[in-house]
Amino acid sequence: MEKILKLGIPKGSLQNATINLFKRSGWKINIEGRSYFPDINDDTIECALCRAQEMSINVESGVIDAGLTGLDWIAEHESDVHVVADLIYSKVSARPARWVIAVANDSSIKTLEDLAGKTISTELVKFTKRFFRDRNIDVNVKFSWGATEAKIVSGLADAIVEITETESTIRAHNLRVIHEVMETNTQLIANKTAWENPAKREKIEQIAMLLQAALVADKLVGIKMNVPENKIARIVSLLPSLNAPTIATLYQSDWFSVESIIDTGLVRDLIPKLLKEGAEGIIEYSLNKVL
Ligand SMILES: Nc1ncnc2c1ncn2[C@@H]1O[C@H](COP(=O)(O)OP(=O)(O)OP(=O)(O)O)[C@@H](O)[C@H]1O
Ligand SMILES: O=P(O)(O)OC[C@H]1O[C@H](OP(=O)(O)OP(=O)(O)O)[C@H](O)[C@@H]1O
Ligand SMILES: [Mg+2]
Repeated sequence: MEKILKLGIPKGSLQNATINLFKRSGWKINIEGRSYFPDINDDTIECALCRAQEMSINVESGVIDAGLTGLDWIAEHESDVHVVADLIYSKVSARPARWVIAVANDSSIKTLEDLAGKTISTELVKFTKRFFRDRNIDVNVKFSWGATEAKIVSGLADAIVEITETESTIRAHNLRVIHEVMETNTQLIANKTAWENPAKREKIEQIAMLLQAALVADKLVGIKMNVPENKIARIVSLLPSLNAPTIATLYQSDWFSVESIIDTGLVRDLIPKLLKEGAEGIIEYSLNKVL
């Protein structure tokens, strides 16, 4: 039985974020020159670069065993694949992105119904047609090869269905969002036959577990400090923690070492409070994986 896992890495928007995530998870993917088959430091995996738009088609057909792509393109093709893991990251952030309907800021279009009879430009044609058909709104959906926001400005479309992450492209073209049609994030998907192959399944599960562990670790930091005995109760009460904080005694002293794992976003407010309440020698460190 075939044991080598053929793994699709998304070429394009998700490529750098995905390769960085694999690096933090323990796999080095090396894209050199013009080859679409990058090296990976794991003899049981063969990597292939594949456009996010067609990843789920290739996974469904078995050309590749597993791959990463956006939920949007899986939905577009209605692909029959096994979804192994939801991985919440996009091109520039660790958040989902959104597909929205947008119109010109000065357009009279305000609701979905106002779009009846109008022209909508999008890369996500089948999804958009289904979306409006389900709502009995008759629209003219035109395929866009990209730079879709420009099509409203140049008068080629009345509205667009387009992905946005930071909204900078929407703002740059003076557009207004009237509706969100889908939230999308990266997913690890597997071919259904490959998923039944024990060796391949074990490898896919290993990848899912470690990618998720690295994503969780991105949102957390470790914090460690020394605290005198008479301040320990107050300091511990200030610390949010995955579980309870770890407390150890310092050698031949009445001081304690206190260690905790906390949300990255809390650190900047917490450190001044800890110092004020008597903690000393505070160190903060980043984490590679949290399981
Ligand atoms: N900020 C983002 N912009 C565009 N796509 C994003 C973003 N974040 C995540 N994605 C995901 O990336 C995938 C599309 O990536 P892909 O590179 O194939 O298309 P693209 O960005 O339009 O490429 P290009 O424009 O370079 O041809 C989708 O699944 C989409 O959800
Ligand atoms: O909300 P933002 O952070 O601005 O990101 C969203 C933009 O990024 C993508 O463009 P891409 O670079 O893929 O260009 P394209 O339109 O030519 O495909 C997407 O199609 C949006 O235009
Ligand atoms: Mg694009």
